[in-house]
Amino acid sequence: MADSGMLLNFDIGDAPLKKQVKFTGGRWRDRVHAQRSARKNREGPVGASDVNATPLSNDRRDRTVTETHHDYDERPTKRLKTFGDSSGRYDTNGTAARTGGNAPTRPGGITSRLFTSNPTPRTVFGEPAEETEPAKPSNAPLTNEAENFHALGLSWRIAQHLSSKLEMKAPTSIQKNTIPLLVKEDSDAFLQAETGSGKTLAYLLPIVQRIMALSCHEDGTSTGTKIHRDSGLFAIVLAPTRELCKQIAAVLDKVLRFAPWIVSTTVIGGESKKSEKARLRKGVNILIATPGRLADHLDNTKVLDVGTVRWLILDEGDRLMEMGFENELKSIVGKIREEKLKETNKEGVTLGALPQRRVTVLCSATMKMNVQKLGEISLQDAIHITASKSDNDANDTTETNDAVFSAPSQLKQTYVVVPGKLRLVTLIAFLKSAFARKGSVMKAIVFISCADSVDFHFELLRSSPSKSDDTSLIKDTVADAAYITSPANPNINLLKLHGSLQQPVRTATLASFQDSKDPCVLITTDIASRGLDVPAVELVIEYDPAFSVDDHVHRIGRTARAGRPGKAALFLQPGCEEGYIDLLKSATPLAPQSFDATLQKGFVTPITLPKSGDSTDPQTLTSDRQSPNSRAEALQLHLEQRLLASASASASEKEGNSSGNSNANNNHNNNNKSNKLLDAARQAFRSHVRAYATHVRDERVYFDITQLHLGHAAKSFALREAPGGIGGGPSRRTFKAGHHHQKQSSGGGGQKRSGGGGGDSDREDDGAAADEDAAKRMRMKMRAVMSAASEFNIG
Ligand SMILES: Nc1ncnc2c1ncn2[C@@H]1O[C@H](COP(=O)(O)OP(=O)(O)OP(=O)(O)O)[C@@H](O)[C@H]1O
Repeated sequence: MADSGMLLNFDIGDAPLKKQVKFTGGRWRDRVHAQRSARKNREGPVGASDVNATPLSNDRRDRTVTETHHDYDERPTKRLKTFGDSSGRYDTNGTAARTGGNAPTRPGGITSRLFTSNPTPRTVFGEPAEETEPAKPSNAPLTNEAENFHALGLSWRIAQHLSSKLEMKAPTSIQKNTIPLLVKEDSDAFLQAETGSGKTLAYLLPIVQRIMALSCHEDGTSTGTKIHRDSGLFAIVLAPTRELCKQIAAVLDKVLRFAPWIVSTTVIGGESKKSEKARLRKGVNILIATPGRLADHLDNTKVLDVGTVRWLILDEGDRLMEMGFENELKSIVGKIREEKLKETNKEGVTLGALPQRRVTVLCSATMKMNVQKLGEISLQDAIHITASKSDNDANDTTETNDAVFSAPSQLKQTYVVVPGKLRLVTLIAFLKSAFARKGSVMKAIVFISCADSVDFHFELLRSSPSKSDDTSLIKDTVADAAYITSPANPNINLLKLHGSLQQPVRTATLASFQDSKDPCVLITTDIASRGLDVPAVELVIEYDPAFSVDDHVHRIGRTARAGRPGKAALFLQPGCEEGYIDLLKSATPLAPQSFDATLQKGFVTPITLPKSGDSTDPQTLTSDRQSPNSRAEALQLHLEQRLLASASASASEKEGNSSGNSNANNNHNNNNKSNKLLDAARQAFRSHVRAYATHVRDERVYFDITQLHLGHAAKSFALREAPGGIGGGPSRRTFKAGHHHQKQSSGGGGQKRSGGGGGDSDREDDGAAADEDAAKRMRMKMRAVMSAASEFNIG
């Protein structure tokens, strides 16, 4: 078996070793070199010819015949080496074939070991730090008693509603700095604050306050004017994804419960345009939309009158630009400006309480080039508002940008240095230890670079029977997390989310994650990195690092929201990736954690899988006597075997079919499923590698595709070797193509990620029927950026 670049162990029992060893995999130069060395050894001085004469490891059956020396300063080279782990750092306890109850036992079977030939991290791991008190939250509501919403200029009714119904007694800093300005002044604003700091209410509350002021005086008495849904469209909120739009709409609905005559709605694509038109015809005061769908309605829905529109809010401005909405945004801003501002509505009601000019509010956590461009398109004399201050120059952001764009200070961050081969088992160990105690973590998000990889990891880690009936929208996206459950925590849900799922499935899956009372692990692409507000998320794992530092901060910002505690862990491989830590200028430093410490914690008890299918007993994978590392090996082998079994099952099914064997039909579903798993692993691997090549240019020095060990990476997809189409000639060409195009297009990170992360169809998040044009243009752009776009489900 070829095991490109990996350490091979031959389980040879007591039989003498064959002297002739065939070298396969890796570069041809390495193979020739290894053959020569082997020959030299055979023909060399007495003793050297006999592989048994070299010093033995603890167990002779653990003989390593070839090994890849992987060092982060150079490409791995193959050389002949005789025995196991030279570092002696790990307790390998014999071969995995013997340690794992279910490990392969085929005579002469080849297994690749996890704990040998791994590059040595340069990170120095100290003793695990004592649990310290988390830092004072930086995005929490203010605690000073004098701070309340009424003091900011909101009416008593709103303040009381927030306090009694939404349990929000005091504003956050960004709300304190934004609300008075937007309530009293009519100037454009650029809102910049860290994740989870309450930006949504910071812009929504002043809008509600001023619309309320049309019908109520400050003391609550009526002005004599009645506002209802047909009184005019006053505000438009644009957000990059449908999920975000729905979330903003949900927040607004809660706020408007005390004023149900003010009506809001969403137009977001993925839903019937006809019913959207019908809602617009009935009348709406606040509209929440994705840019593609709004641009479409502005072109085609005559009833949509923007003459009364006073506010245009651009939420997640940087993401709007990254997703390629620049043209739609230009067109929307142009159309609204073209329309003369109406001082009265169609009923002749004077709109004096509303701003006397059009106000645009741009929200973004960063002030990147693309946000500045969006500012140029949309803002006029904007005030720059941050959590710590507001000033009159939205262009002068140099001092505040770094401070603003950091993680919340109470967020505890770690990074785990994990060699490529060990990534999968370390992820499982990390999750197992996080969920080991009931109530220790309620919800966790695992970020993965691309949709194919999300699909694979979901299929691999779920238990086979679906949690829901066949007709349920979430039958293929929510399951039991078979490999993470423990006796203490037996009901953990596993969910997946990415942009290639149908919109109703996405919505239902997200709702299931939000509403679940059971612990949950959501495996997702960057589609969930922006704006998603699920307060019970306590842990974020970046299994694949983000494609840019900005995305990293957004991802980890899904936890530690509004002053709550949270933990984030970043997986990095030894070598150049470790340098990435220097780049993460975070308010809180990241504590290093070694993978072996993670394995020790995660596999402290034997690994048992819950009963599945028709089996009545839990499946015992490992025993009491094993060490955590042996359990990790056994688990890896079990996962690899599931994939291998699928290949042979599929082959025998074909045979059975050709000989008319009826059993084959009976097994069809199972085989088909497992075969799908092997295919999914290969597809995921390819997409993962290509996504790896698309980190933003400035950060590619840390995520250098030429340093990525493909054999080791394959292992983390439970594959024993890198599948074809990647690695050798063609894939090298692909990488180069990726780099080349990226260079041309990245422009300071603007058009980043030709694949992966947002590189799956998350980018065309607004892409239902009405947004098809925009989506098509985006797809073409993406195809131009990267020839392998289909790997990321862009097409
Ligand atoms: N004054 C407040 N008191 C208590 N909780 C609040 C307050 N304001 C907002 N929140 C809560 O804080 C959470 C985060 O709010 P929001 O989603 O608006 O943050 P954000 O700044 O937009 O974050 P992101 O940049 O990640 O999108 C929400 O759950 C919201 O209900």
